[in-house]
Amino acid sequence: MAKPVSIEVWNPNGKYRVVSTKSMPGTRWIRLLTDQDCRVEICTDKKTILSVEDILALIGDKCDGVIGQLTEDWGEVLFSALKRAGGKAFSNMAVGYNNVDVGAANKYGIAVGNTPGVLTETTAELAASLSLAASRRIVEADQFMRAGLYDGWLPHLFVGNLLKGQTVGVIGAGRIGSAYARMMIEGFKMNLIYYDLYQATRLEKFVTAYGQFLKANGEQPVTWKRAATMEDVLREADVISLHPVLDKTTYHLINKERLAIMKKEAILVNASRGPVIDEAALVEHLKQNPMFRVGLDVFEEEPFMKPGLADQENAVVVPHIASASKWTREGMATLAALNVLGKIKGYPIWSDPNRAEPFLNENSVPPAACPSIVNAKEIGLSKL
Ligand SMILES: NC(=O)c1ccc[n+]([C@@H]2O[C@H](COP(=O)([O-])OP(=O)(O)OC[C@H]3O[C@@H](n4cnc5c(N)ncnc54)[C@H](O)[C@@H]3O)[C@@H](O)[C@H]2O)c1
Ligand SMILES: O=C(O)[C@H](O)CO
Repeated sequence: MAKPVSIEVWNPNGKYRVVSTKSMPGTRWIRLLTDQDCRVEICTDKKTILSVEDILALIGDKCDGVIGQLTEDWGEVLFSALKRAGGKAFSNMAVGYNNVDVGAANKYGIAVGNTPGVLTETTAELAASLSLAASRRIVEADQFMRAGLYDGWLPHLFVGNLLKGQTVGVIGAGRIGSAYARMMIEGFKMNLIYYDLYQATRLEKFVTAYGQFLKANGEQPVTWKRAATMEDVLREADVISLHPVLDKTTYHLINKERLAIMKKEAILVNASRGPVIDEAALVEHLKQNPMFRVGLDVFEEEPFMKPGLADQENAVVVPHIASASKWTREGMATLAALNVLGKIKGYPIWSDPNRAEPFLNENSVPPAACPSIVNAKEIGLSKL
């Protein structure tokens, strides 16, 4: 028997019961649901990561849809329970959905939503912040100041890496990887080398045009290269940022052998998913190579760090905050709620999940569509 959980209820007489496993930023998402006859139940349990058992208790006997989080294990058990409760939809409040067994959702005809189109720039900005923090040793220097150790300017004090004219490497040049690449190229005039399974045509065109603009203004043009192998990126780049999805092909993409081929003074940034890096191998590499630096937003076994990582001065670590700007987090909540609402109402799927603005405008009624359903085809949902 599942244990009871604490909840906050909005619009108790609503026809459709929608559960959110967490309180989410803003109130627009709640209003959009209650305006459409939904009773909204928000889990207020203090526990950060809910277990499958906790979520079973939240689903209960009647539940039309659930908005959930990337920390939850959405598989056979939860999708079968949601189906039994009459549920039609689940949406992650995240773009990544490696915590979801989409095959199990397909089996029960449950739509799985995610939230692209609102977090690309915010996430890329955090990856850029980590690149700067690691290359210019910002955290080490901050700690030094606060410890009262600064007793005057010195030629050797916290010497780091210059970015201008160096090479930025991007692994996974999708939405976020491409936005990050542009920031580093426009901001710091870095050259690009990238590796992806697909060609990043728009990014390539942008770098070509920007290089021509710089040349026309008498500056050194920037260049781009699509690498044939990931190893080429690791060997050549001075700063490498990881932005692939997490799946079987990207698990431990960065391992002991691949760390060994990187430059001794390279910067490695990860704002994708923790298991893309073999974190134990990374700790050893950081110990052996004090001038190699990392900026990490994600960890292999969150919320934990592998032993030794916290002791490494050449690591900047932040708690999975890459999408944490107010606009983005409120937008993610809105998109997740509208994914669930749209499926309950039988709306079609929005034609381009990356073009989310019409759903995010506070002053207008959002389109009658689900913003982004990853298994639309598999469960036979039609596009707008
Ligand atoms: N840290 C955070 O808070 C945060 C925020 C947003 C997204 N993310 C993560 O970032 C990921 C990427 O998001 P996105 O919106 O850019 O997704 P996206 O689908 O636009 O881009 C992912 C890219 O990875 C590429 N890829 C897939 N397998 C690969 C492989 N084996 N080698 C190289 N490239 C490969 C894809 O071809 C694609 O271009 C998400 O899946 C999520 O896990 C993390
Ligand atoms: O996948 C995502 O969206 C992030 O990890 C949280 O923003």
